[in-house]
Amino acid sequence: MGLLLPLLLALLSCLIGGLYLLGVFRRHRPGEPPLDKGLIPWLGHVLEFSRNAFKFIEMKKQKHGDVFTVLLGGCYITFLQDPLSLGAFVKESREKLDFRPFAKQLVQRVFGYVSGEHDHTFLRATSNKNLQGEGLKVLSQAMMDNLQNLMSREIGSAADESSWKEDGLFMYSYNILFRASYLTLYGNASPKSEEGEEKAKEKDRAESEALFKEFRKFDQLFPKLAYGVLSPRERLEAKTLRELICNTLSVQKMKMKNEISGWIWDMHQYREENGMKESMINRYMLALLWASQGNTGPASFWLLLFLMKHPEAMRAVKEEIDKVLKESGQEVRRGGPSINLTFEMLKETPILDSALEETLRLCVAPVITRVVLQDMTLKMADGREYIIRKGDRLAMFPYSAVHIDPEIHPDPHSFKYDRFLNPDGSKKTDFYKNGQKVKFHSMPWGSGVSMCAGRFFASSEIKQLVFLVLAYFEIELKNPEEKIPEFDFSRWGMGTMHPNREVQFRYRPTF
Ligand code: HEM
Repeated sequence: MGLLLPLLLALLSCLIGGLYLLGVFRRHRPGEPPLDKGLIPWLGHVLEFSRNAFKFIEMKKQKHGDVFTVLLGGCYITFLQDPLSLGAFVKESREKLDFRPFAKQLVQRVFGYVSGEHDHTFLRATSNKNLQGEGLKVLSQAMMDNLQNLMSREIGSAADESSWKEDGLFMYSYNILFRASYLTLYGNASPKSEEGEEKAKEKDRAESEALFKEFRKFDQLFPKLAYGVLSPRERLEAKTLRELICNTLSVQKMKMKNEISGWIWDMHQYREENGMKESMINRYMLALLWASQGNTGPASFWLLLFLMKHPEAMRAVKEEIDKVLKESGQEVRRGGPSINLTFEMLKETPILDSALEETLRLCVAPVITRVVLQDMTLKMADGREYIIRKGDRLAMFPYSAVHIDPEIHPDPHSFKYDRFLNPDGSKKTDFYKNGQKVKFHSMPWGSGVSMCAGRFFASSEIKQLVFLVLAYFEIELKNPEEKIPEFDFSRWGMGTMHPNREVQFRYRPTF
């Protein structure tokens, strides 16, 4: 008896502790947003959410209004879906809302990388230095060279016969952009001698192709990996792929490369100098590969597809490209030099810029998340206030809150290439709801402290690819009646959406 009581008490406290962790005791308190825990302890709604986050959020919004708290895999997440109140999220101080603990957990779960204390500060600093301004100029030139290398054969062979070539548009766009951008950031094979230059280029083509194949398999597992809902078989597959890709990106191999970008080099040096193990640095290299390559290729697919589906948009963009080419004194002709698309020329394309922004509005759908570091009051634009608990998360899903709000963007599901242009041709930034200006009218890059660090480079590379494709080739859908495919719904919340099927297109030289 003497031992039994303490044992029973210990068991009881374990049970209560367990139930507490499962969220069984959490109750809605006055002043808090509506609470929706779902029926499964701890997991809450995570399975439903990971199947189709957009549908889930829309349903909960209809039921609870534009602010509500749900339980997702052990986390209480409050969604803020009022487009006029997003400033309260974006501008809140880091003492209250922090992105870093969430990012730390995500990169550990997906890439096995354990973050250091100053990782995020360093990432922002090196990204500002290397992915903007002068750094971006250097990257753009390298990107141009790599794109020309990957496209050169096609341009060459297509020029021989002016017949149509056929391909899947998603794989075509994703493949070329991934490979050119990977080579630009992670470096090229180094030529051993003068005549080795062609060999090095060939090595770049082959190595980037092999990496793309592995990356695509990893990329397909990514949503389940991020939500932590992989089956044991998939978990094993993800681990194998991770090791394979890390091996290709390894520090050892990188040191044998030429022209590694400052972005990757600085990130690597910083960790090496801080005594991080090589295997851990390799995992970070994979995280950077995903951040830099997971969204851009799919976005270029959608842009090319929308242009093919909207002849008036295609005409306007092509006219702009022809004008920019002509003003630079270049023309595309059989046997002539390849196009030298400079950084300055890319600044002269407001129509292409608007078409790209419209594409991102329609097809990029991240969930932006912060960890709540202290109890706080969420102040809405219309005066409502909500108490948010320390330890919870605050999130927003701009795609449904803003991108497809018909008041902010009339006819929101249609592609309008000039939606982001004023009548005088300048960039349009004024959008309204209920007569009030909407500051965050499109958020494909996220916002605030965690806003995409590579957004200028991303826009520039997509524009480079589209510019070159349209300058060199005439392109059209194999089936002119082809419908725009639906999204792969498992990717809501991840960034650029993927189509749920491939779209065939054909191309032939314009010269
Ligand atoms: C169309 C292409 C791209 C899209 C739509 C996109 C979108 C995003 C989004 C939504 C975030 C998260 C923002 C948040 O949680 O608040 C993000 C973060 C990030 N992106 Fe991009 N991205 C793209 C391309 C790129 C490229 C090309 C690079 C690098 C070369 C890059 C580097 C990063 C990095 C490093 C972060 C983490 C920022 C941080 O932790 O502070 N992205 N991106």
